[in-house]
Amino acid sequence: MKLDPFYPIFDSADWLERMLPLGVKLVQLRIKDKGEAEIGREIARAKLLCDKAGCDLVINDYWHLAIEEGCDFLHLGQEDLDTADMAAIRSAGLRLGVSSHDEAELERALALAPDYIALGPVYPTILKAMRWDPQGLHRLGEWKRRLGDIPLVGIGGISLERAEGVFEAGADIVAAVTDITLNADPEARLRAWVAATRSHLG
Ligand SMILES: Cc1ncc(COP(=O)(O)OP(=O)(O)O)c(N)n1
Ligand SMILES: Cc1nc(C(=O)O)sc1CCOP(=O)(O)O
Ligand SMILES: [Mg+2]
Repeated sequence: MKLDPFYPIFDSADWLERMLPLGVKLVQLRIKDKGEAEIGREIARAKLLCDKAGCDLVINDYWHLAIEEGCDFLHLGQEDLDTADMAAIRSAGLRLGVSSHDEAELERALALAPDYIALGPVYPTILKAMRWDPQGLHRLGEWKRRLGDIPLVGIGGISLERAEGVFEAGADIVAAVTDITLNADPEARLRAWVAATRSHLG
């Protein structure tokens, strides 16, 4: 089924509880600073919330917990791929999104025939230190030509004001973190994102 064009990323089930009622239909749970037992509980709660809201939930990094909790969508970066058990992931029926930042990573992602491929950072990001310079909008066009029917996710430094340009450059889906979570009024910002991205539902 077609993925929603707006893809916010949050680091707790509490954020999902606040944001899902506002119209989020695709969301990633990306937790970096907790132990596995706690992350398992967060995933279980996020799954309940997403099932209730009819929202696709993507679990970042923790493929074994995603399998244990009966989730159906996973995001893996290139380093995650080094240690992930792809056979277990496939046999659990998990859908897969993969990060890419350069040509070699794109080739590796394409070989997995994933459900989307992300390109980043499109713009400078303050969320985490990255060893890649910003890709720029032109790179999204290159990637889209290479991906064909595989949805392309743009990520990194994308604000609401930049989102339309990211779609125009070739992204099918736009991901955002700090533009929402660091906004003085995250609910209002998220509502504005939902409204602004409806025209890309397709
Ligand atoms: C949609 C999306 N794109 C890229 C990433 C980054 O994944 P990764 O490179 O594994 O880095 P971490 O997010 O794990 O720090 C993502 N999470 N989501
Ligand atoms: C988690 C992540 N991955 C990226 C990549 O390029 O792979 S950029 C990024 C951070 C996205 O956060 P923000 O929208 O606040 O810039
Ligand atoms: Mg990762």
